[in-house]
Amino acid sequence: MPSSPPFRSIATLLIQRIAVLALLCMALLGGVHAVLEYRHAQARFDKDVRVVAENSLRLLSTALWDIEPAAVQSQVDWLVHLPEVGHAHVRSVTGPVFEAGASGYDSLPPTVVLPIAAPEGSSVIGELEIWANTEYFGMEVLAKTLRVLGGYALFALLVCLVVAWVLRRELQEPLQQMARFAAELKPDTLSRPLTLVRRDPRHLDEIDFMARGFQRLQGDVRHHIQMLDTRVAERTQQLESLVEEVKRLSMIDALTGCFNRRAMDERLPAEVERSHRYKRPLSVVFADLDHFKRVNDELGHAAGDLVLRDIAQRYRSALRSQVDWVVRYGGEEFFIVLPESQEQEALHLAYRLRAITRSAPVRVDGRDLHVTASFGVAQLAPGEAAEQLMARADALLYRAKVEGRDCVRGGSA
Ligand SMILES: Nc1nc2c(ncn2[C@@H]2O[C@H](COP(=O)(O)OP(=O)(O)OP(=O)(O)O)[C@@H](O)[C@H]2O)c(=O)[nH]1
Repeated sequence: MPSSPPFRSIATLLIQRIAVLALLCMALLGGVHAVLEYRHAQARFDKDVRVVAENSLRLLSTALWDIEPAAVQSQVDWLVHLPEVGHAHVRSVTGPVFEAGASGYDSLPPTVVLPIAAPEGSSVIGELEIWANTEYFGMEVLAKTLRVLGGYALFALLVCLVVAWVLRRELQEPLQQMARFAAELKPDTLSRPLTLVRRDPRHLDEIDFMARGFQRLQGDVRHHIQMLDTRVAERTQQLESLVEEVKRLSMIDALTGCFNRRAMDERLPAEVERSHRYKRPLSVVFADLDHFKRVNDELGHAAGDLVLRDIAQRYRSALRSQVDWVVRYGGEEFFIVLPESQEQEALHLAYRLRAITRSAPVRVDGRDLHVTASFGVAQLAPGEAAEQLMARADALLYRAKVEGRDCVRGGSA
């Protein structure tokens, strides 16, 4: 069997995907925001530098006009002490140059260039150049950008946490409950109901519909199994009764309804055994219709069958029900077993059967047939086997035949 791929929770996957998506959105929005912020900061910074420069113009104008180099230099020094200013340069039209600040700005264009007018304002007496402090500006922009990105990151984290919490609560937990339930389901526990613990019972969602479908399926399967169980029980019962019937039929002679030889081979040894064990009497009667061949020869086989059925019915009616039993031993031979009977009682019965046989004719095709039978009667002797008992009864029957038929012969008769 191929090994199954590793387990991956749907909720975890969704959370991962949403986290990645949120991070991408955050990076994109944060980037756009950072660019806009940079531009805005640059514009504001330039404006601030310009304001600072303009504020210095009056003092510089006076100092240059009064030819006070120390005052000019002091103002230039003051300018570069401002964090926004990296380098400042004042050039007088008369030649002197005043500068302060970090080096390396010469190669860059100045941020602000302003003419210095004379105090009465009629002529230009110098020029002020200011370079913005790029390092300070960079730090400012970086701090702002980081603040913006941090805000977005925090927001993305919050969104992820909320989504994770909702997914875990609304998706993962119920799905896990259903998966656990399905994994533990066995044929004998199918009737155990699926109960989902949902946090918000006021609304239904797909999970509830899935659970309901599952419960319906469970009910259907349960019902189907019950139906199959009932059907199997019915069929088993039918089969058992059919087997019983087949067994019964296999022991019964189809023509007369008496037991057949097979039944006798099974039942007689048991009767003999019981009789010996409990020291109870047991007798048998061998009966044989006289000159039955003539019936067949003169009236046909069907008429013979009719006679056999009629006589068998008469014998069965004359016996104790549920105690005595009759076997059709051969063609026109009947073997009658009489439990709990002494030979005397068996002889008495044999005489009765003889009388019953001849008492009324059998009516065949409008003709009355007078039938007689001969009987051999024997009682089980101590320690005697079934075959010996039968042989003795058969011998007595033979005697009855030899001694004229239509008579009864017993052990002492
Ligand atoms: N109709 C019919 N006849 C059967 C059946 N089984 C055996 N028979 C006949 O029974 C007759 C038995 O004849 P025999 O054994 O000579 O005996 P019997 O004619 O009765 O003479 P005794 O017994 O000596 O009085 C035979 O004709 C068999 O064909 C059966 O099932 N149906």
